Amino acid sequence: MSENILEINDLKVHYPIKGGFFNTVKDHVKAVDGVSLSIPVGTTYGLVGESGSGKTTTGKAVMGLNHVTEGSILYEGKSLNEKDKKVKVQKDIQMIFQDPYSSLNVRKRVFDIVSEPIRNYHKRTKAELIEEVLDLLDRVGLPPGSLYKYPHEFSGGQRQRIGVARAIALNPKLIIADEPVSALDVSVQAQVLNFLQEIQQEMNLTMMFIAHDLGVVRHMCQHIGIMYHGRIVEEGTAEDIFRNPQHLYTKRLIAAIPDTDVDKVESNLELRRQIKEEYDQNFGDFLDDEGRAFPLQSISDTHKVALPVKG
Ligand SMILES: Nc1ncnc2c1ncn2[C@@H]1O[C@H](COP(=O)(O)OP(=O)(O)OP(=O)(O)O)[C@@H](O)[C@H]1O
Repeated sequence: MSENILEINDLKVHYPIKGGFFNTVKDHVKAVDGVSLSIPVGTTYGLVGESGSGKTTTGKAVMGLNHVTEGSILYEGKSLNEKDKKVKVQKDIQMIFQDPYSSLNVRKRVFDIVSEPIRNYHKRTKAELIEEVLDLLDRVGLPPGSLYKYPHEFSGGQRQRIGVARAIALNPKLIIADEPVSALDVSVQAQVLNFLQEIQQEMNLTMMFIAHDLGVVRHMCQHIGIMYHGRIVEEGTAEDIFRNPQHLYTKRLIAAIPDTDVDKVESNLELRRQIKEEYDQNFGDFLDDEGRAFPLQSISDTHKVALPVKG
């Protein structure tokens, strides 16, 4: 069995809500409220759920970009919690952002954007930097002529490639890809997904792939965690999730994947209608008094589900 590069144990990230004359903390948004997951080296873990379920907050916690309220994050067995910041792993973990239109600095040329992380960590001559950036552009399928262009001179898919070139510039081991294709046209999405998979295999990267659409992660991920309202409601291999979904929310997400097989559209319509009805009528039983998922229970070695507590 391969070892885990990342282990998250009972992670809680609660954002304070401040208000009043003295701007005191009035309440908290429990964005992530008890998430545990682990990712074996060289695999892709899909974290899927609707908007606001806490996916980005989980990814940012791994990047050290927000305050961890409780729980632990272990990278190669070493704690990433703020108080243990002495562990310098920033180079090893990089993020690809959702929106290639806003995540790149529009006033900088590709050379400056892609070489920035290298300049932050290494001493290089200009000539060495140019050579490194040209090599990175080649790896992400962009022509050498891109070097001195600005982001607005590229299409959405190409901009995402610039973002990837920057993310892999320091030879990271773990990539957090936060909805890397949701801002792109459907026609370019598959291209960028294939390309990400190629890069991942070529560099033996481990990836946390954040998405709101289960269809997108289906062929990308070995493991999938379904997130709802700050907690994971079902987790397993991609096969467990698609062949044997147990949680009503997972069933609903699967039913929402558009059919590509025209012959099946008609028969699936009825199935979808049934799942929606079951979801609308019974989903409340799958949540506790706070509207959150119950604790996960193992139903096989590779499959965990937050089923309602009976009695
Ligand atoms: N800095 C913040 N301060 C306060 N609340 C926040 C902050 N960032 C996120 N939230 C809240 O935390 C919850 C989870 O947000 P998060 O962005 O992690 O969800 P998400 O699943 O990634 O959604 P999306 O797909 O829309 O990005 C939401 O209710 C959001 O409004």
